[in-house]
Amino acid sequence: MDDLSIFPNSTSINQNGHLAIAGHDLVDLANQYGTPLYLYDAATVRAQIDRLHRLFKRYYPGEALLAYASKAYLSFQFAKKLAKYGVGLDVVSLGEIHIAQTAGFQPSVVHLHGNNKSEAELQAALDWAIQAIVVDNLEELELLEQMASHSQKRVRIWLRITPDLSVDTHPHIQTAHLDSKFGLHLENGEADEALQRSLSSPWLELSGIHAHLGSQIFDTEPYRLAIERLCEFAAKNNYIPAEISPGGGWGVRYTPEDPDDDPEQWVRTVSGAMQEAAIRHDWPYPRLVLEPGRWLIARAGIAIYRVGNQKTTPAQTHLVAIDGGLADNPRVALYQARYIAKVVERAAEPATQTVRIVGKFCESGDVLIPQVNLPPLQRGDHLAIPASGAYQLSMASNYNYAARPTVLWLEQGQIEILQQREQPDQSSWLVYSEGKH
Ligand SMILES: Cc1ncc(COP(=O)(O)O)c(C=O)c1O
Ligand SMILES: N[C@@H](CCCC[NH3+])C(=O)O
Repeated sequence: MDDLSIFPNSTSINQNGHLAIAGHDLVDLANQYGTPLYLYDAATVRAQIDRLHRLFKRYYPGEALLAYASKAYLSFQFAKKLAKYGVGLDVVSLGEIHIAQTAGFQPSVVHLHGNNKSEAELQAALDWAIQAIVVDNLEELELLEQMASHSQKRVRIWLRITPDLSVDTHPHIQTAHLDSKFGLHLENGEADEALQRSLSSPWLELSGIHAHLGSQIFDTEPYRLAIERLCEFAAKNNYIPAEISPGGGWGVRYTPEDPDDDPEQWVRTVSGAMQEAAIRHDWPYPRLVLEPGRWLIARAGIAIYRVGNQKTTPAQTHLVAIDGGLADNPRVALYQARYIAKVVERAAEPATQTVRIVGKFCESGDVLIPQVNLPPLQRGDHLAIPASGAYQLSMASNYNYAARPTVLWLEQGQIEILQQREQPDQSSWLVYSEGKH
């Protein structure tokens, strides 16, 4: 598999041998905007959305909604674009609700998740009358019912059901197992209790049921099983769901060796399982809601770093230090995530040297790529890391007082700033500023 296949769609190598995206030379962008620098290719974002919309049309005869899991990456400018592309939004905090509201999303396509939503978050969702508040546990059901009654407003909810199955992914990003902190478990009867209580409450309108299995999943079988269990559970309780959501979680290739990430198998399986269940139980087709985060956005994003110091350790490892790392991308330390790199200035040059790419932060665990083959590098060269669009910026920190990086949106002939690099300010914290509204 060609390395460039995991880069954004509009990646090319220009006449200077430099990497370019949407026709923009990445050496020029790095020099102009500084590094670390994150870039999103507009064409890839649109193509990913379009691909899922077309797959829905092809495989699901009922209504379907694509709701982007905004935790993967969100900023005001980015949300404004998504709102125009006709996707819904899965939000999990007051901050994400606020961005959804101000960026132009209709409340009818926004749903709120979270295993411990605050009263303020529930109230904001109630007041805005969103598509659904996804009730995560029995205590929350009771709290929300009280709040709805107090506000004299009926509230639309889904129940988050934990189907008690394990999926093949990193343990930190599994969510549907018996010991999960998320959701109402099928195994111990709390899902049944929540469903019966929802149906009998004058303040709760149960419009759907949901499960989310985990993230970076390449196997369709758990999705088929989850839909089957959700539907059996509903039917057993004489409940006909108007909406069903098997969550997000479809995986992404971070290296050319990773499994095929074509979402066709995912959408085909989920749609097929849903149709079978609807026919078996004699239901109208529920509205199918998928919540991809990573798949929609990871490959559209690239991180660019500048090469600094190099050394060879007594253990004979050649280290190349870059000007970012753990603070803007904690995924390697958290999940042993694997990445590849390309030298921006010499993208087509053969890789003749095996090196370890390390970050600049005060942790030995700040290793971006433990082992990678690259052309010889010198101070001032730039590295491009593909598949950097999801869960990097959104999990970035200010560790060692690092400023979160500039983020650009690239169209052919046009550059927009999604987020400006943070600046230290006199109040001894960093000012977070987004691109101009
Ligand atoms: C409820 C829910 N939906 C959707 C997602 C998105 O997952 P992914 O980015 O793997 O598609 C998550 C995160 O795992 C989630 O918790
Ligand atoms: N942050 C994780 C994904 C978590 C998904 C959110 N529930 C990652 O980068 O892989």
